[in-house]
Amino acid sequence: MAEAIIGGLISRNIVSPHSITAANLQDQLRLEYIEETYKVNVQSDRLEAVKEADIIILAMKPKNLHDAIAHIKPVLTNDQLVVSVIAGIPTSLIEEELGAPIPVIRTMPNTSAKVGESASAICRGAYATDAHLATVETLFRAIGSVSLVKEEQMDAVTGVAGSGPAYFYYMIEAMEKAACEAGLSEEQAHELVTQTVVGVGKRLQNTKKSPSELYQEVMSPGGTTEAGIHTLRDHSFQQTVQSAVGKAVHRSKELGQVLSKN
Ligand SMILES: NC(=O)C1=CN([C@@H]2O[C@H](COP(=O)(O)OP(=O)(O)OC[C@H]3O[C@@H](n4cnc5c(N)ncnc54)[C@H](OP(=O)(O)O)[C@@H]3O)[C@@H](O)[C@H]2O)C=CC1
Ligand SMILES: O=C(O)[C@@H]1CCC=N1
Repeated sequence: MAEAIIGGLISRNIVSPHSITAANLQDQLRLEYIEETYKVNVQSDRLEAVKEADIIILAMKPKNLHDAIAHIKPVLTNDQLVVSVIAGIPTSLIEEELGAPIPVIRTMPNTSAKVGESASAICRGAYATDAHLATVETLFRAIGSVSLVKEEQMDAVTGVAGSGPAYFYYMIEAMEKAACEAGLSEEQAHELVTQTVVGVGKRLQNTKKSPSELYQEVMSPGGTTEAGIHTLRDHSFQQTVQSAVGKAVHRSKELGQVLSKN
């Protein structure tokens, strides 16, 4: 996710590569790849990276948060801003781990950040001001859209938009497989399915019609789409999708609860 943010920020020329420093836990090869690909600074000493920074973006897995904060805490000051992209983790928990009134902004971007098309949401913790929120909004606008939400809405955002790209890629994989089974080459399948998805996204952004109106527009009575949609309906496709999103939202809540208890 951090790579997607770096890629998005740089491709939009919002932040110069020289003002970004990437650090990780131990994967030196990965740091070298990031340095070479994005021409950003890399730092294998996390403390050095954090000391120099105005904004620290935490992009480790939830299970690594405790150790990550414990390590950098000694060099953090209240003048810095901590931004989290970590799923499920409330700002209150991060503030507690920090043990000081350091401003925290919680965000939930998605991997479409890499092409400047993330659907991100942000909210602020107890010590963050509107100015901090505005700073992060500006940064995240460089990687797509930004919704200001209440913190209690963040788990919903995570299940829908954070995880969202994966649901579509999963479906796209199935459509491409079906296309090949029906006689298209892998290349043809990929090109046709990709453009179909791009078209759907653009259409959604440019119409007031509901999704229901839009799929009905494609369906001719007794035609091909009806045959396909009826099969999806017979296999409870929409209930399955609703249940998948519901599970992801639940998992986001769970991630926060599990860490809060430890
Ligand atoms: N993937 C996605 O689509 C999205 C992910 N997120 C959130 O982003 C976070 C990262 O996910 P993702 O990018 O998929 O995971 P990755 O495993 O790809 O990246 C995690 C990174 O964290 C680094 N790391 C681990 N421990 C520490 C530490 N103590 N200090 C500094 N860096 C550390 C790892 O370094 P090393 O490799 O050296 O161990 C690695 O670079 C998660 O919290 C996730 O919830 C949010 C939105 C979308
Ligand atoms: O799967 C995850 O936990 C992360 C959060 C949102 C997308 N990926």
